[in-house]
Amino acid sequence: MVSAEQTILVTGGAGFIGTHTVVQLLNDGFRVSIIDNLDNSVMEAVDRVRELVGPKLAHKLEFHLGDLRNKEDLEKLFSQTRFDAVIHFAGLKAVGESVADPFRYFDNNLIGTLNLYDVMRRHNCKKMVFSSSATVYGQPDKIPCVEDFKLVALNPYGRTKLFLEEIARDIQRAEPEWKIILLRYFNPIGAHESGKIGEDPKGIPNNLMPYIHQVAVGRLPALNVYGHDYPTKDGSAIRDYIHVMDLADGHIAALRKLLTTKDIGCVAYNLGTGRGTSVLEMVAAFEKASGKKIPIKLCPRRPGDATAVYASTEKAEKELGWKAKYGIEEMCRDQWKWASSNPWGYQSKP
Ligand SMILES: NC(=O)c1ccc[n+]([C@@H]2O[C@H](COP(=O)([O-])OP(=O)(O)OC[C@H]3O[C@@H](n4cnc5c(N)ncnc54)[C@H](O)[C@@H]3O)[C@@H](O)[C@H]2O)c1
Ligand SMILES: O=c1ccn([C@@H]2O[C@H](COP(=O)(O)OP(=O)(O)O[C@H]3O[C@H](CO)[C@H](O)[C@H](O)[C@H]3O)[C@@H](O)[C@H]2O)c(=O)[nH]1
Repeated sequence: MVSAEQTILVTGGAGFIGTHTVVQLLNDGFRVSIIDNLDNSVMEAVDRVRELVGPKLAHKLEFHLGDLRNKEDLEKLFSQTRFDAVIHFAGLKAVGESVADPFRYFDNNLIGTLNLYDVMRRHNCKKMVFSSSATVYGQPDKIPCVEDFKLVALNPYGRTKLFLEEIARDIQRAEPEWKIILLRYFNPIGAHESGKIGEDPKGIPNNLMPYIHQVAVGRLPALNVYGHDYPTKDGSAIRDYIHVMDLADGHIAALRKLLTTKDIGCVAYNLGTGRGTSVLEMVAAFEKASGKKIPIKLCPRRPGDATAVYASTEKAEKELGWKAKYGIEEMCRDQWKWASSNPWGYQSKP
């Protein structure tokens, strides 16, 4: 049974995907506690979530400043509140940074998650939704990517996701009462339609959409298009972009499955749209949505990038009853709403 009084712990809930998911959880009647160390986020994002859902629902949200690497932070939280399930977003996610400093990635993503499992089992909370990534498919031989493809890691960040998937399977095998859903996100972009919350990366963005966003508002001069000689229709690489609100709803669908279905074990689902869009198509769609010209520079391929990656969405549709609603047009519209009303993200212009 899913009841309005169920309480969900959201680790990393102040971040990009976390804030959007917390809004949907509160709108759905759940109580939510966030734990976040604000390493890649700001308190203002949580304040905006409160503002968005209104004072009545905002009462059902608690924020705890804490770090998953400190078991005491988790222990304190679990001894105060009985959680029905955990949605685990907290983690570092920059591929390049993980290559330069793998220790930081293993320490944060692996140790943080092991601590979380340990405290959860000691408090008998054994339901978890975990943020995995399409990065576990590496450079797939075939597309669309199907959940039972062989998994590989191409960099230390990807290795943390792959290890954490394997760890989840081992934990569930050893203690079958665990229910764990691994969600493999494709490329989340866009923002809440209000334009009040969105992605706000620190430093120069690594990912395509935040980079385009910063060019559009004049923070960066031009977009480097990495690769124009791929064997695709326009020579640029293809990805499966998914609206962050669709992704948030995918978490609610996974959570409902955890809370209502027996013996689900440890199971992975792709969260994507099943449609591929090239970098140049994305630039054109953003220009149309924003009315801004995005100057581009054609550059060599980025090392490690795959030609084309997109999801098979069949399993999530069938077993979670979830399907992405939005297309590229809405993703760019909402990204632009966020960009144009918050050109410097949550901060004012430095
Ligand atoms: N955004 C993407 O493109 C993408 C794609 C696939 C998977 N993911 C995964 O989804 C999750 C959420 O991604 P996001 O885009 O919202 O990232 P984000 O950086 O915006 O959010 C992650 C949040 O976790 C917090 N955090 C990190 N380490 C922590 C720790 N040790 N203790 C407490 N809090 C900690 C950060 O401060 C941040 O608020 C991550 O695990 C990421 O690897 C993201
Ligand atoms: O400034 C940029 C940034 C990106 N790109 C291109 O845009 C496409 C998408 O790149 P992103 O960096 O936005 O996304 P990736 O697909 O490379 O990877 C992201 O999504 C993956 C899931 O599919 C993993 O989660 C990974 O960790 C995460 O960074 C790629 O062809 C890339 O070369 C550019 O041309 N210019």
